[in-house]
Amino acid sequence: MSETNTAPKPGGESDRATSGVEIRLENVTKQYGGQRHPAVDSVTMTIPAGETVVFVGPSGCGKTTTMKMINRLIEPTSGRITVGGQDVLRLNPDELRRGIGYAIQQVGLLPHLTVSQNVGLVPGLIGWDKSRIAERTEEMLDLVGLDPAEYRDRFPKQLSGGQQQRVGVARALAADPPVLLMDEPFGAVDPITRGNLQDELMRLQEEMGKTIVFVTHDFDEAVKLGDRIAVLGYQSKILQYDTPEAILANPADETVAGFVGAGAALKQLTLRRVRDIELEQLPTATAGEEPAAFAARLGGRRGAVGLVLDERGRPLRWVTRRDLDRSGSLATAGRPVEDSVDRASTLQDALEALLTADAGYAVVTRSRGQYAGVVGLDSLMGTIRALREQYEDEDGTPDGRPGDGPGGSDGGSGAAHA
Ligand SMILES: Nc1ncnc2c1ncn2[C@@H]1O[C@H](COP(=O)(O)OP(=O)(O)OP(=O)(O)O)[C@@H](O)[C@H]1O
Repeated sequence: MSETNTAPKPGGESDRATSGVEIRLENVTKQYGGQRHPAVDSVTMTIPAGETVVFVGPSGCGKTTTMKMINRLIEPTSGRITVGGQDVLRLNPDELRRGIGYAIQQVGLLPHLTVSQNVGLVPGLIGWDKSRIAERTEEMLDLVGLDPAEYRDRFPKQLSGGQQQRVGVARALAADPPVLLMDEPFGAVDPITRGNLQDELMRLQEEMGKTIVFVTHDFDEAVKLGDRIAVLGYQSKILQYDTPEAILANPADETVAGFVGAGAALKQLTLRRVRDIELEQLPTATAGEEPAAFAARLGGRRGAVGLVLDERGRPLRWVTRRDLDRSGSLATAGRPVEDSVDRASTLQDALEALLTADAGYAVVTRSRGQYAGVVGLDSLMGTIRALREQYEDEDGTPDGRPGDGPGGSDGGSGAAHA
């Protein structure tokens, strides 16, 4: 960032989005007046530039307080916070906040302003001219999937909850800040809308590379969105701060394991794509071939499975040796292939296809639907095993991350990037 002591610079002149900057918290404490214990007790962590870091933890543990100290909506009692190398306590709080996007569950749209006026609020405050604001507002509405022509002149109460949250995200991004703080921004919508909003945020972030601090109760949301997850305990003590893969493979202690919840192994499968693993090959034949010829290729091994493809190489049917012995034509032998995945699918999608197929494999296809190979149960299990081993050293503690081991964190040592 710049060397002068001004707020994180929003809205550069170029068309390229302003990319994220590092945030550091050093021994940050918040003691609310009249409380016996600090709400946040000496937290030290580094949030790397351009990453999405998700704070998860039980209600009341201090997530929101920790986040709001970054843009000084809450003043720290002690400690130091820097954003892009600048000490936030030395900046004018209003200016600081204009340089940091902020989206919250309650959305906080101003009811008497239209959608476009809400989105253009911060750009207006920092002195953009009217035409630039209008252009930016349209661009942001487009970006979050709201047709500007239809929505720009509506008032917040004329929008659904999910649409309001989209406007909230558009507003947070409008001045192109390097940092976004998001406090349960998708908390108040149904699961499907929530999933869509999450997908969109991920897509946006891939383009923007902002530094995003995201607070949620929902561990699955954290796994989906986070480059890193900070699992926080009472007084924002850092119980574990690592990638979703590492936390799923190796929760630092019982509390984290409780938070990860059931099905950690399955959740890991959402983090890996079919293209990350080596495909297996099954014997194949085209529908016009003789069953007996294919039977010979399939061999006599019990349970051997083959695939019948159409003339363009697309998978048609699963067949076993028994199917072939009983059938006069490959076009009707065995069972139809009902589900397939491609290389971009998650391994969880592959598992689902595998279970639907009942053949012990999921078919993987290329872009035009041609057969590329299969994923078998053994390779899925092997992937989970490998992930586990990757994050474990010989003592069973997380690999190479001092202070993250079971019981090893004292709240000040959980920073993955010191
Ligand atoms: N203004 C305040 N005055 C006094 N205590 C407060 C204040 N705001 C929060 N607290 C207390 O500080 C602690 C941390 O609150 P905080 O809102 O940061 O937790 P949280 O993890 O974000 O919770 P939730 O997930 O329920 O939103 C809680 O015990 C809360 O009661």
